[in-house]
Amino acid sequence: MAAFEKTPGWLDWYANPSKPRFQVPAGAVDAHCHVFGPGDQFPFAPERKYTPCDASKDQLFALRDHLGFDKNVIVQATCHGADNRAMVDALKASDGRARGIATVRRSITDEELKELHDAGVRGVRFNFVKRLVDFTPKDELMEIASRIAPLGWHVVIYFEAVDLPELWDFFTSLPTTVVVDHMGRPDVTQPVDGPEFELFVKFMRENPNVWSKVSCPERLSHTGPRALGGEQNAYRDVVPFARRIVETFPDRVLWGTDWPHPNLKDHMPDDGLLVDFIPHIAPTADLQRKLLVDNPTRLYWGESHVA
Ligand SMILES: O=C(O)c1cc(C(=O)O)oc(=O)c1
Repeated sequence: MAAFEKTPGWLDWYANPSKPRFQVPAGAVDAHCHVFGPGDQFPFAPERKYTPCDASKDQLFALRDHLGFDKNVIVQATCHGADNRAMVDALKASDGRARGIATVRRSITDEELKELHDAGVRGVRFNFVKRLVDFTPKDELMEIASRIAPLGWHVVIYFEAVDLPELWDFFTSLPTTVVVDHMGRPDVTQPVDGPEFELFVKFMRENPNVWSKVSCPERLSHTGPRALGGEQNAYRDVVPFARRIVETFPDRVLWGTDWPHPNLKDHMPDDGLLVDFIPHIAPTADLQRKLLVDNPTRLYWGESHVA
């Protein structure tokens, strides 16, 4: 029996995904994915806002191999709070083929930061999505950012598009590379050249230290179609948004599956078909290589800044 009871209505990750038709280039990195537990080994955090199914490191690595990826960037999921043990355990088991993004509090010691670095952590995540986390004061976040900057780490930010104006000054004062999760969650029912998405493009244009993950079409899509049943043109309504970011900032984009897809309410995508979404947003071999290989390798497997 599982150690935890899942949130009612929880959708488990898709078993037996199809083999992608799109063959990712050699050395490709799935730059946004998570591990959940297993809960009996790595308990979920008391402050969590959801209780997921288990999604272990072995299952993640099996998916990596099945989809044709070489490496992973494992992002600390909010259901584990600031207890990074499940993520770190996965990094240590990866033979150097996974890097991590941690969640830390200001109480973390320099020694603990060094241990995370040695395990393969290269950044921290600041989450502003209210349904996922309780509020952390900005002065605490800024203190954390200034402590991780000398390690050569970066800050991953997750927020909703409507909150960008209010968070702009904080984001632009961060002293590190800043990576935005899921394109800042645009409302794709609005025009791709409308004011909301223009603000996001301006954010990237004016701040050369800002990168974006062009991930999660399955979360952002309103009209689909879904990545199920062999669909080769999934989430068409998201394509213009992601493609605009890939073509405008080809050297500052990352892609990830977001496996095991926490909190989806509508459907669980076939991850093989999610990979087939990539050539729609990065239509040339050059863009694909930057998105999947060059950019993540530079950011996560580049020079270490720690002595
Ligand atoms: O939109 C979400 O629900 C979500 C949650 C988490 C997390 O709980 O860490 O991570 C994501 O990338 C997306």
